[in-house]
Amino acid sequence: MLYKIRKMTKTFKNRTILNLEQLDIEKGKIYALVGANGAGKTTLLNILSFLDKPHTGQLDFCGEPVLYGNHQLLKLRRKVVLLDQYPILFTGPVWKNIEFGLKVRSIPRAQCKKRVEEVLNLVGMGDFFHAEGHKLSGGETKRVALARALAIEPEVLLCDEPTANVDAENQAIILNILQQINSEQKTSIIFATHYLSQMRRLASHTLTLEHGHLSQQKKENSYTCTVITRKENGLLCYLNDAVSLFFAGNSHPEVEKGTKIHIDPLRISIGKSKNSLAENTLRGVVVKIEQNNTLIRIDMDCGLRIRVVLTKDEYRDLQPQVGEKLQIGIPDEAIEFSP
Ligand SMILES: Nc1ncnc2c1ncn2[C@@H]1O[C@H](COP(=O)(O)OP(=O)(O)OP(=O)(O)O)[C@@H](O)[C@H]1O
Repeated sequence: MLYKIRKMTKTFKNRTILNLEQLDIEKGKIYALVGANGAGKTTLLNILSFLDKPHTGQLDFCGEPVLYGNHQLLKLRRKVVLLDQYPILFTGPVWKNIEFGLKVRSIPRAQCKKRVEEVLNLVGMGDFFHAEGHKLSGGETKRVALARALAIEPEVLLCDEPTANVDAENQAIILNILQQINSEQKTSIIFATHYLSQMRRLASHTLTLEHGHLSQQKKENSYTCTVITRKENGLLCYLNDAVSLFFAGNSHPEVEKGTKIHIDPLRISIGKSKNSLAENTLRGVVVKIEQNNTLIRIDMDCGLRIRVVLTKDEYRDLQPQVGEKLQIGIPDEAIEFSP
């Protein structure tokens, strides 16, 4: 396990900002951290990057308790890098900004130069080697800051809204890089975002914070597999004797009658017509719409009550009405089984 958190709180001026009962974060995965403004995302990232410490509770990193002594913190901070929401580059050329972290790690000069070139090329900023760091645009600054973070080859990359203040083209570049370093270098990534589309595209796991608490969103759609039919090309599961979902392939040998199935409401797509990309689609009627902070919860009756969560923008585009018939799409990534 990469991080293990138990009964952790963080308080500012008697106000509890974070209150996490239990959280386990696995190595080598991409986690999205979502939640409204002020939910505690940055506070949690600061704790995970060892730049801040919790007031109570336990944090383990790679199986060892974090003790918050200076010597231990220095060692941990070499493995974990936080890319700030609004990174600052210091005065001087781009290459010096990136070289800094390598120099403090006593990497030989020639190796430093090679590494700076490599990471600048990786983020598509190879031509900016000699450019003045503090004169770059917002999107360029973010990419150079990402290069600076990657130069030291961290085990964990934490990103606070990696695409804030960045145009669409640069957003796509940054998201591609995150995906690439996770799949090629197995870097664990946790990124805070306000975009569910980014979460759906990049992350295999989602952590939702509401007023400093982890929301059990997945548990809002929990069902029991009542009938399982194994077919040559996959598995057909009936949920609560009401609707069936099909899982292609034979990757779910553990699933049997009585297994619980959770469907992440943040990953379900909803629309007027069928989503041809989702593995399973169901037709249903909107029975309830509820707003909670920046997220909108829509309860659908598809023969089974299924909750879908949308952002305000997605809600505005769709304008669903109670009583309206809509299609929902359930991708495989939205599904989790538990005994
Ligand atoms: N140093 C501090 N002193 C006092 N309050 C703080 C401090 N840092 C954060 N807070 C408060 O803690 C709460 C959580 O802040 P945090 O920045 O973690 O939220 P967030 O989820 O990252 O928000 P956003 O999406 O707006 O970036 C906010 O109410 C904020 O005002």
